Amino acid sequence: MSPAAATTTFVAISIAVPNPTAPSRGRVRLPLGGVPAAPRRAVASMAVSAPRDSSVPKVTPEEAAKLCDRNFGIGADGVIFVMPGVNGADYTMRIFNSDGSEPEMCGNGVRCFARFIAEIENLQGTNRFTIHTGAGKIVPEIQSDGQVKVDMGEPILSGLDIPTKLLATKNKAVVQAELAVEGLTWHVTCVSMGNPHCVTFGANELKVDDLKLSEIGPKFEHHEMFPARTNTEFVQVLSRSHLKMRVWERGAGLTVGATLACGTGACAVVVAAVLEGRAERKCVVDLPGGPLEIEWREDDNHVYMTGPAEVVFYGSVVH
Ligand SMILES: N[C@H](CCC[C@H](N)C(=O)O)C(=O)O
Repeated sequence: MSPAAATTTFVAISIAVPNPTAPSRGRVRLPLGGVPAAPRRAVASMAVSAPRDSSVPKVTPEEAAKLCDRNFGIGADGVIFVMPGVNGADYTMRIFNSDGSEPEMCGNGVRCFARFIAEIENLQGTNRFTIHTGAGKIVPEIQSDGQVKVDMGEPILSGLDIPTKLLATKNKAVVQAELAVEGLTWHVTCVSMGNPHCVTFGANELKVDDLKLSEIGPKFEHHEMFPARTNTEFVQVLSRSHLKMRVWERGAGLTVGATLACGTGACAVVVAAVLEGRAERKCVVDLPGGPLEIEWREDDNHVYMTGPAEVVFYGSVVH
């Protein structure tokens, strides 16, 4: 007799422009292991599950990986868990990447989290939340225009804390350090937003759309200089306040390929661009999934990210 199946509610929220053919708010029931019970198509960058009464995720990393599968699951870059707050925070957020690994933080995810809380939990009038994460306290606020503005905290620049084995090159930070990848020398700046990022502006005029991310991405992600692996951002400078990036995400690339957007990555990109003298502290960062506004404020050293988050459908998973 198989153990009684559990059901977990999820909400698929997209930070990218949702696929017009996606079911808007259609109910989707997915037996975890089997063929989807209903047609499912959406640019659902995050599926959000809400075990409000539990201080641990209600699906395992392996189940989360199945949920992220775009053929036999919901299809997402990661699964986020909304849990009761600790240390005085309103909520706690944990996330499993699509390979089942657990990162410290997710910028796009925290916008999805805020949308979930505000829209699904129907909190009247509350549009600013404190969220305990692996990167510390993060504060998203839903703006009157519907965009979500997030205080992402301070960037971490010390190599040991990123972590990277690359040596500091400028005021204890790893800025334009040389990194040999498959016989080619890249200049990289390393930044943590709670999770590790390796940012490169390439040699000469890098055209990010010409990159074969599935070939070069894993070589950065698994490079020996990054003991916890790394997210990698390839950046083109369009102006001193306009950047264009492509990202190969840790824990997502091999399962879902290059993702459409990365919020912590966009924050790391602006910090790196400022450290390298390439951009101002307030930039628009273009990603395949859409633009994000990023500001690394001088007065409090915090990075602020503003961008969309939209419910595309919700459902329950039998597992
Ligand atoms: N793959 C990332 C986690 C998701 C981050 C990204 N989706 C974002 O929006 O910040 C990591 O392993 O650090």
